[in-house]
Amino acid sequence: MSRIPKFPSTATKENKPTFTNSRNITRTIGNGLSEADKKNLLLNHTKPLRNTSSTTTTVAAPRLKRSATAPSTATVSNKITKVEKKTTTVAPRIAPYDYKARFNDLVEKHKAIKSELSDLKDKHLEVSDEYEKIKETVEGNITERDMLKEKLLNTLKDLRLKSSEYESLKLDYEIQKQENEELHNKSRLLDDVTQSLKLKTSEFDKLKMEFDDLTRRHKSLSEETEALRVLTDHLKKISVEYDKLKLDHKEAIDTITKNKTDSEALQNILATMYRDQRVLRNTVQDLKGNIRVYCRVRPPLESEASKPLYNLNVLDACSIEVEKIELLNSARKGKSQHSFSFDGIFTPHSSQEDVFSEVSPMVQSALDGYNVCIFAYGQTGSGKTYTMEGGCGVEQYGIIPRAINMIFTCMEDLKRMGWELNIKASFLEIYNEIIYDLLNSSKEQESHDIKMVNSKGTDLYVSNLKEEEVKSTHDFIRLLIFAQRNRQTAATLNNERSSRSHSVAQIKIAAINEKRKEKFTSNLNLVDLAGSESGKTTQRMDETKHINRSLSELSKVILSLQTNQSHIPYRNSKLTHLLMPSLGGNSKTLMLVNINQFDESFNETLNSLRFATKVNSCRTVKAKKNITMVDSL
Ligand SMILES: Nc1ncnc2c1ncn2[C@@H]1O[C@H](COP(=O)(O)OP(=O)(O)OP(=O)(O)O)[C@@H](O)[C@H]1O
Repeated sequence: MSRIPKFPSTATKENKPTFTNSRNITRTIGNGLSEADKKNLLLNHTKPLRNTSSTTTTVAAPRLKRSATAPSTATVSNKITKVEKKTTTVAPRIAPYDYKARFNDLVEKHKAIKSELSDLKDKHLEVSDEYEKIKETVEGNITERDMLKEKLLNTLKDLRLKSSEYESLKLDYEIQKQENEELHNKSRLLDDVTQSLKLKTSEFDKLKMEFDDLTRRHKSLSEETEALRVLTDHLKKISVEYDKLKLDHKEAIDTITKNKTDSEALQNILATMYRDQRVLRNTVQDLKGNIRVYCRVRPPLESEASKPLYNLNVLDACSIEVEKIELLNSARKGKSQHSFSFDGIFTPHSSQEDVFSEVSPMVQSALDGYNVCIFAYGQTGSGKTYTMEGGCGVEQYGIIPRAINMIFTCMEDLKRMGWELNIKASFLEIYNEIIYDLLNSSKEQESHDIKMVNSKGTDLYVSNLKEEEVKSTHDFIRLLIFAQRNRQTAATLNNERSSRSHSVAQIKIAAINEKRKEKFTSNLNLVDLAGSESGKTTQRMDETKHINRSLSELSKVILSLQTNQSHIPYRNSKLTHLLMPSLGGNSKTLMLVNINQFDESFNETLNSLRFATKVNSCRTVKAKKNITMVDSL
């Protein structure tokens, strides 16, 4: 658009270049010059030649000037200039009278002008084309301008509309802004109010809590006041009673002081009496003998009712007579009659309690500080385990559970006299001269050796043997059951092992009396010996050898003690070695020989009774108790 020459919008036909005129001029020249031109020509040609050129230049000049106004016609103007230059060529001077020359000159000029005209025509055509193009462009521009104008008008209209809308919106905005500010102010005010309300609420809550607390306290205070009032009334009554009691108390204190003195005196008497009683008990024991033997005859069981029995006569409390009539066809035909005397006889009707009433002084001796050994001897099935351990139920309890029960019962009396007792228990089994710990249930048993506690050799212990402290009879029974189970398990693994092993329950008593500065330790060994009968099979031969050896060593030890030998062969068997402290001088021994009344067992019964008689004839030296005076406990 910018390259299109600008014409004033008000351009009219008059303002356009008058090219039509030039066409006319050409035509005129072709036909001959117009009158005016002719005149001019004549005038010019009659004038000196110097002016001619200037005249022609003057004629062309206004046309060129006009065309110069349109930059798009620059080429045209250049061409015109060339023509002009041609026309301005200096012609040879022609004499005024030479008309012919002049005419020729004029013809020449005419020709030149004609060619110039033809050039101009071409130019005119070119310019016309360009004009047409420009015109089209201008018209297009005008249309565009009009469209733009219309658009502008529309835009202006829109703008006006928008402006009015804007104005109304601006107004609305202002109103909104004002309202907003008002609302903002109100909101701020509301925030302040809310804040203060919150403060008030929290203060209210606090006050309410305080009020509730105060109410509660008030209520509890009221209750306390009421209780205090009741208490005061009660206290008043108590005060009266207290005064009365105070008097009684004073009297009681006097009485207690008197009683305390009496009690101390009585306690001293009691201690002296206890000591005397102990001495007396021991004297009786000594008189009875430190090795005492009892015989117990077990009754046949229901299942054994059909078994033939030999004759057994209880001659008196201490003697029995066994009698067997041998069949006439037997090798030893005739009557076999034997009488035996012991410290006591328990018939098939004697209860466990009857047995224990005779055994209890031995347990008492252990509580008095003596080493005691109670063992049951006899053939298999003669009632040794029943006598020592017993059956089910308290009634059936044997010597071992009754002994521990007695220890714990006496412990209470001893405590009252200032004695503190510590009881420990261990359970072992000697099978084929090997010691087994019955409180150790693991299959892998450690080796157990009998060792001396001190160089004097008065006390012994078994290495790696579990020793459990017992605080009650119940504790002990639990351990006893555990040991029984262990023995039974071993018996299952090794057929009839329980009958072929010695079972020992050891109870160690450690007593201390801080008041009297006295202490003692004693051992109570409760032994269930292996069945004394000889083995009937080769399989049992090894066991029998060991049993017989240990039982014979036991009788040897007893005999050596009886005859006051300087050397007592305790160490020849595990059993005698273990029982050494309970068999020697500082000990009391009680043997229960168990027999049954079956005809088939007559010979074994005789053996047992003979062995027991041998033991019974043994009287050890007077037993010494282990009690010692201690300087500092
Ligand atoms: N005085 C008794 N009154 C009632 N039953 C008894 C008596 N003595 C033993 N018995 C019963 O006789 C059976 C054999 O007794 P026990 O097992 O005590 O004999 P044992 O000599 O220990 O035998 P083993 O050497 O095989 O251990 C048991 O059933 C036991 O309950």
